[in-house]
Amino acid sequence: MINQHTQELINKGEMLPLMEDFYTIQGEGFHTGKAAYFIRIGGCDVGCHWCDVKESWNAKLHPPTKTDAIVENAKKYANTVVITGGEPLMWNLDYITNALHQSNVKTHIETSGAYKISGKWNWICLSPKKTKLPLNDIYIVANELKIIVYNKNDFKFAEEQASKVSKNCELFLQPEWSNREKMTPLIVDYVMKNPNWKISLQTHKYLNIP
Ligand SMILES: C[S@@+](CC[C@H](N)C(=O)[O-])C[C@H]1O[C@@H](n2cnc3c(N)ncnc32)[C@H](O)[C@@H]1O
Ligand SMILES: Nc1nc2[nH]cc(C(=O)O)c2c(=O)[nH]1
Ligand code: SF4
Ligand SMILES: [Mg+2]
Repeated sequence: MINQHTQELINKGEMLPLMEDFYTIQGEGFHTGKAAYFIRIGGCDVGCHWCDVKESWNAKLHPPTKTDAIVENAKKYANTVVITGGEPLMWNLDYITNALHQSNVKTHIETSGAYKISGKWNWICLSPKKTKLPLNDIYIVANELKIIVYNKNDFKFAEEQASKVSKNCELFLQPEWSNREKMTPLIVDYVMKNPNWKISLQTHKYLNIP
């Protein structure tokens, strides 16, 4: 059980349930290929059956960690941090993004958008899920829309979601990893017919890096 003091620090974002943090290369989407420090915060109830980090879902398994300590460590490695999860917007991210900006570190987020937005972001990657749709406010501020394509119905979902984002938002279709052999050729074909979309591959998995 978390005591009341710890709970208050979590509410203010001064502690976060850290699952893991690591220096790697952004494998997906617009910033693919860029070195970045990843901070993975535990907790998610969106329930994607193909989620590649199901170990993140139960926040109780991930110890509340002082945000200052996470930031002190991150800034040794990179000028860009990617905050992911789990679903990072389940937590108050104002404190961590302020602290990162004070150290001149750029803040990127990977989110389903299913929770209220907090934090100040240099880049927002929105990856909507049918099981728990994004809240309205995030569509207009998303820099990148990344739809995971598990089956053919996901192309229709992608167009519905694209109709909600700003006209400057970058549009990506990413094959669901376990179904990539089937869906990648369909995405290739779709992008050639609809060049407002680009393909995103999980390049870190091909490179065997985190
Ligand atoms: C693990 S999620 C964490 C952040 C947030 N919960 C979200 O879904 O955006 C990070 C990214 O991986 C994508 N992803 C998760 N499982 C995947 C899979 N099996 N194949 C392809 N992409 C996947 C998500 O859609 C998201 O863009
Ligand atoms: N290299 C690498 N790039 C990523 N881009 C988004 C990731 C995520 O899990 O949020 C991820 C990840 O887990 N590893
Ligand atoms: S929203 Fe993200 S972390 Fe949550 S289940 Fe879906 S892919 Fe996994
Ligand atoms: Mg990942």
